[in-house]
Amino acid sequence: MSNTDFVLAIEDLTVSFDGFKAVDALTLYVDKNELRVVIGPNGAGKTTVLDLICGKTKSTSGSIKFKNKELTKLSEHEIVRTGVGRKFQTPSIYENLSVYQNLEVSYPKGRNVWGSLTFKRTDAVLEQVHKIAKDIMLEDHLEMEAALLSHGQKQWLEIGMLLMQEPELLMLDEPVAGMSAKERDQTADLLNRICENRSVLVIEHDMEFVKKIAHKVTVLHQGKILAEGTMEQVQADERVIEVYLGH
Ligand SMILES: Nc1ncnc2c1ncn2[C@@H]1O[C@H](COP(=O)(O)OP(=O)(O)OP(=O)(O)O)[C@@H](O)[C@H]1O
Repeated sequence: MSNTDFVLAIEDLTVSFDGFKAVDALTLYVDKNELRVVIGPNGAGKTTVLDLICGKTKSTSGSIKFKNKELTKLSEHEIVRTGVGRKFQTPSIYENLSVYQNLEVSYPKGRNVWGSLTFKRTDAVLEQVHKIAKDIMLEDHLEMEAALLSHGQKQWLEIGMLLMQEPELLMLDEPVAGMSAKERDQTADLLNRICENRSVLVIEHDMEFVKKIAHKVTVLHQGKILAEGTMEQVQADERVIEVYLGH
């Protein structure tokens, strides 16, 4: 199969920080509509991989192709415009705005001449906000001030803000950290829904959650891939048990 069939094709990617290779000749392919989870011990390089994809960190060598477009030479903004969305661990919602307004301001600027803060409430925006609010289970909270949402709901709102841009690749760093068991289950359902029309890349430590969402799991260790496959395959892998799961 040709590598051009993948949404995301990372090849031979390396980043050195003062000679220390946090990511070391990494090759990883993600399919269309795939939900991939990256696991591994602390310091394995998981967050650094997301930083490299979204352009926050520049690679030392290697290639990251998204829909066959090379990302390593692009700025963070240009990468967002190609259709890559990234959620960081701490939510960056507007606490004093309503759920509705948070979603509304996230509607892509390029689609309206007035820019995101001053555009008229077009039907398209309204429709998109309601669709996303339903996806993130906040359709009954549209008028609520974001500050009043639970921790889990704030995380969903931020996912919703990213979805407003309709990214073809969505990256999430530990999305269920600090969530209740019920919220974790609801987040699993949410991610299973949203990967129906995009690819999703998740970093996660909670194995029960990983089991519920992962199509495939990549295990990173010291900047390299230790194992890759279904959850069952990596769970049964002796090396994975030794460096990660057995702890
Ligand atoms: N900008 C940087 N400068 C120097 N070293 C860095 C930088 N970013 C990351 N590192 C180092 O690279 C290694 C990988 O870090 P990274 O945060 O990617 O690991 P991780 O797998 O996400 O770990 P965790 O599960 O703890 O979040 C660590 O040893 C870290 O200290």
